[in-house]
Amino acid sequence: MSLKVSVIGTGYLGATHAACMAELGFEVIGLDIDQAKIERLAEGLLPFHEPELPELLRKHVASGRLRFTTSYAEVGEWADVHFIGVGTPQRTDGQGADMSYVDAAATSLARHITRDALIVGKSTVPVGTARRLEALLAEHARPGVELSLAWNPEFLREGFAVRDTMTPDRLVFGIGTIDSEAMLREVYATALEAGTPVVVTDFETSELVKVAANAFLATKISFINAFAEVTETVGGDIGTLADALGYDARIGRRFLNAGVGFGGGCLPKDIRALQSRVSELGLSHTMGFLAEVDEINLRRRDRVVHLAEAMLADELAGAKIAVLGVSFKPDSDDVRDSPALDVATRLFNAGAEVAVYDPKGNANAARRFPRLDYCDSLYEAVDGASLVLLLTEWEEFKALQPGDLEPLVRKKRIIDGRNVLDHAGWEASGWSVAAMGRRYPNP
Ligand SMILES: NC(=O)c1ccc[n+]([C@@H]2O[C@H](COP(=O)([O-])OP(=O)(O)OC[C@H]3O[C@@H](n4cnc5c(N)ncnc54)[C@H](O)[C@@H]3O)[C@@H](O)[C@H]2O)c1
Ligand SMILES: O=c1ccn([C@@H]2O[C@H](COP(=O)(O)OP(=O)(O)O[C@H]3O[C@H](CO)[C@@H](O)[C@H](O)[C@H]3O)[C@@H](O)[C@H]2O)c(=O)[nH]1
Repeated sequence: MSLKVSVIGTGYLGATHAACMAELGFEVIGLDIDQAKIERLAEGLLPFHEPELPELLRKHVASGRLRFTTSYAEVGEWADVHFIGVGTPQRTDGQGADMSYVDAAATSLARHITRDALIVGKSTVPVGTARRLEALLAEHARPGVELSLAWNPEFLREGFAVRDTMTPDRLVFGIGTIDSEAMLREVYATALEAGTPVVVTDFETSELVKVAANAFLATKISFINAFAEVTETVGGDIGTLADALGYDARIGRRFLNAGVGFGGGCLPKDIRALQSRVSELGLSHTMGFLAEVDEINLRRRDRVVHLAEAMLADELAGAKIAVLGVSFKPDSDDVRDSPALDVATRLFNAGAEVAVYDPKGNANAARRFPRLDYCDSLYEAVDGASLVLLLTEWEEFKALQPGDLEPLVRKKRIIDGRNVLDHAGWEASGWSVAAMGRRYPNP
């Protein structure tokens, strides 16, 4: 008989995982403490934007294979395997991860599970967490119930979440005191049969793989952005530099796009949590470079603000600035630690009138920062603007031509924060163009 699966936490990770587990043929219950979110999901409605996921959700809610609940008692007596995918955000009082949601989820599961079951951690956690949770589960388990724990970090990217879950680059199984490899292989049989590499290892390695991957990706982005700072002074073309580097197969071209930098609910908080964790372990010297990675990244946002100030000079107060893109990356409505939203709010605080348009991110941004002027279209945002900022590379922005904006803008000035436009072409049309890794003014 097919395994019954529960997924605890139905945010970006958990909702995707639950729908994909249903697509793989399992019966699934998604659980969250957010009643409103669960009500929406139970109607087959996704509370966030993620390509391909609405269709999967609708299909499996309609078939009854995927259900949603807020009741730990319901999943505790029903599922064979419980995935934990709750949030591990940056603590408000420091750099480390807030583990209260993971701890609460594990404790609630242990108290409500009525028969032997496997609990699988998917959240991104500081090394040592799984070992600690094993003890927590044993402490709160019902008498006679054996709970095994495995760690199975998730590597999906927002915008590609379904594809990354259905066909992952690799699977990592961190195995604890009770051997759970066979059950994990059953859960992931489809991917394994398709040849997905699997790394079976201990808890510590599995936890570290995840944060090491994100630290590496963040470092790669800041590496190219550090060179962007150099070309901004000496000249040179940062895109060509990245292309030339990328031809070296040992380096590779991906994650070498200079721009306004990385944001989102993962890379920034994960490099900070890693520094915090190694510091607790007395090893802060090992990850000191990540402080630089973070600083280089944040300086990119300063650069865009300074460019806007330079381009508008004494006109900034009261000038209309159009900000195109507010989500942290295209194909997502996620504005957590979004470089675009950060820049937009800083320019607003400096006295500009900021008009924002994002194909999907406006509502989330408006909840966090309601005072910006959120527009229904790109054309409404740029109408009367003295400066246009392109900060998230949605396809519709990449396709822009100078003639699309010229009838509307007050001044032909643009900052390409993602280096996706043909700068020479825009300049030939009379635009003043600033971009990342490029001297401004361009001699
Ligand atoms: N978003 C991604 O692309 C991604 C990818 C890989 C890993 N991760 C990791 O996955 C974890 C979740 O990230 P996310 O982006 O999905 O976060 P999220 O904030 O979108 O979702 C977390 C969900 O957990 C719920 N929750 C909190 N406490 C709970 C509890 N005690 N019981 C049940 N539900 C509870 C929240 O209500 C929320 O819906 C994090 O550790 C993150 O680092 C995220
Ligand atoms: O060359 C690049 C590539 C990305 N970015 C920015 O980096 C951020 C993160 O992008 P990406 O990694 O694609 O998005 P996430 O959905 O945050 O995914 C990361 O974080 C997830 C959560 O841990 C992991 O599962 C993924 O493997 C990891 O890529 C975004 O702001 C991008 O704009 C750049 O500035 N330059």
